[in-house]
Amino acid sequence: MIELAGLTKRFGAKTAVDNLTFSVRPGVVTGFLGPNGAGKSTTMRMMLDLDNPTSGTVRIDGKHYRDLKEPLKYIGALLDAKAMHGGRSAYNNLLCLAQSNRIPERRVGEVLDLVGLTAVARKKSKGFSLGMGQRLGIASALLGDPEILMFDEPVNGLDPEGIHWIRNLMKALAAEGRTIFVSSHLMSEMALTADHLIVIGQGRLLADTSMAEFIQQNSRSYVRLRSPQQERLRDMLHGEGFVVVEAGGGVLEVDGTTTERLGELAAAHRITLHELSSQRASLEEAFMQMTAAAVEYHAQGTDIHSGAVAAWPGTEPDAGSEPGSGTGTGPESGPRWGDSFKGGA
Ligand SMILES: Nc1ncnc2c1ncn2[C@@H]1O[C@H](COP(=O)(O)OP(=O)(O)OP(=O)(O)O)[C@@H](O)[C@H]1O
Repeated sequence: MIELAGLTKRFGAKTAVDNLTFSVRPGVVTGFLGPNGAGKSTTMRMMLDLDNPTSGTVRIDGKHYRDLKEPLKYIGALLDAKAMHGGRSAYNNLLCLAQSNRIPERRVGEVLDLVGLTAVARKKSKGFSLGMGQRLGIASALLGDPEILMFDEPVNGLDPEGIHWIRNLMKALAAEGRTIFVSSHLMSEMALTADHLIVIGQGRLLADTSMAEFIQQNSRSYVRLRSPQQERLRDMLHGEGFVVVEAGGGVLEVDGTTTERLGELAAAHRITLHELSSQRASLEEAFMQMTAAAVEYHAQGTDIHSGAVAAWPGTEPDAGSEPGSGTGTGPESGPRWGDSFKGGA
């Protein structure tokens, strides 16, 4: 368990982390989201005692990090994959860490095996690709077999097989009852990995909630219909009191109801349907909706509601999207910056 209470960090006039209070619980993967500059790295650095808070506290299993004896046995972290000593082999990098935390040498071989680096164990890490460096960083996090693991952008530089591997690793570690805290800009990946979300914007807590609840609360869900009798269908829906949006291509969209209700109504009125589907926004859309006003750097003239992830410098476009994504999240609905909700503990 990681517990933050009133955690605040100021750099001169800039408040990077603003009075954050939340807990990261064991047994689930908790995703840490926020636009560029939101304060994620600064928060993680303070969790590991690499930065001093201006005020507030972080407790790791009830203790301050600096009071942990052999901290690698409590908490392992991947913050910066390039933090390894480039002139040392992968094996020796891990051996030094192991020795300073009284971890037996055999564990070095085990974690190298676990991350798939056994074949290059004796190679100097400065020759490693970005993906190999990530794997070495993950090996160092796992070295002390800790109950708490923190990963900052762990899929950076990994190929699809590597991404799949780290996703399954994090899920397996959580299933063993460990506390897993992970940040990523890749929303499709986060949607597949995390059970719970902590979202921050401009250093402040915006959400502390389950993945499902976050998407539901921050996005529009609606039913999509197509019919060869479109006009009759539309008139019938109007007659039943529904607000109908004509989305083009013969598609009608109806909010605030279910596929069951509309399917029964269509059948009762003998209207043929070619499509009747429930649509839910993706995590990416929900995230953009919630953080719209908390994005520090907007690309000039970019409509951040259009789904253009590239509005955030340094953010990779989302490779995949979930079923039902890509439509209909309007700026007029849902909570805004500052309307934080903290449910679903
Ligand atoms: N050492 C520092 N001195 C001054 N300002 C800093 C320092 N470190 C971070 N900041 C500022 O604090 C804010 C939060 O930065 P941080 O790197 O924690 O954000 P982030 O959410 O990790 O961003 P990203 O997603 O881009 O990695 C930013 O405005 C950043 O410019």
